[in-house]
Amino acid sequence: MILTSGLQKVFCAGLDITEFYNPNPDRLSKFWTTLQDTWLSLYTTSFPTVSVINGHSPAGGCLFAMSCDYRVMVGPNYTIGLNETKLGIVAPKWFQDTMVAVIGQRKAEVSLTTGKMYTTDEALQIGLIDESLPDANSALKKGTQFLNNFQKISPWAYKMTKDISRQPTVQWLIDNKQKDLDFVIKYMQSPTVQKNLELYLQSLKK
Ligand SMILES: CCCC/C=C/CC(=O)SCCNC(=O)CCNC(=O)[C@H](O)C(C)(C)COP(=O)(O)OP(=O)(O)OC[C@H]1O[C@@H](n2cnc3c(N)ncnc32)[C@H](O)[C@@H]1OP(=O)(O)O
Repeated sequence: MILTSGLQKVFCAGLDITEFYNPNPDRLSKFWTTLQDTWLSLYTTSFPTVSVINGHSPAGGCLFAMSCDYRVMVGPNYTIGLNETKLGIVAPKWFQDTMVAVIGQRKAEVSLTTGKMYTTDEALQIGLIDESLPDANSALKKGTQFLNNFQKISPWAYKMTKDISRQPTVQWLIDNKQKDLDFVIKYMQSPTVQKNLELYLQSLKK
């Protein structure tokens, strides 16, 4: 499966920030549970996945890209990263662990604490993406080539290997779904967090 965008310059703008601003707890609860379940499904697919990142990919967009097996990004003008601290919010543990699995503990910690958005070249250098291509068509071709490798791999061997590799992060979320949700609901009711989100939303308006 290839995950890509039909938009001109945005792969995925991340989660809808307006869902976190002055949230209704019931609605936020459904929103977050849906996100948890969607991520669990994507991170544990029984088939190979590639993200063809053909535009900017902040926060939740970066999470979805990192959850695929392989990342091909169109360069040089787009950016990718977990920028939550720039919004004055915290990337939950499973977002952070997904990044650690891709680029390692040290680089992930620097990336997460600074909320850095990496250019395609920078992302390639730290291993956040696997390949950089100059245009969307060649990126799609590369992504398809990666998937073709699996014609010669046993689906069972593929799935078992991926499960072993991803199990700690997956199991943590399965075991802590409610705790993770409670944290988000409580955290989003903090006046400081709400002020930060208000300022960030204002900064996005043109
Ligand atoms: C413990 C809790 C953890 C919660 C975790 C959250 C993870 C997240 O995913 S938070 C979301 C982080 N996303 C961002 O920071 C992206 C912000 N957006 C941008 O940087 C840019 O919009 C863009 C680079 C993606 C695209 O730039 P472009 O110039 O094409 O688009 P704009 O004209 O700036 O945006 C159009 C329009 O959309 C609004 N908007 C953009 N992104 C979001 C978003 N993620 N949520 C809600 N609204 C968004 C933006 O304000 C504009 O609105 P108006 O048309 O009303 O001006």
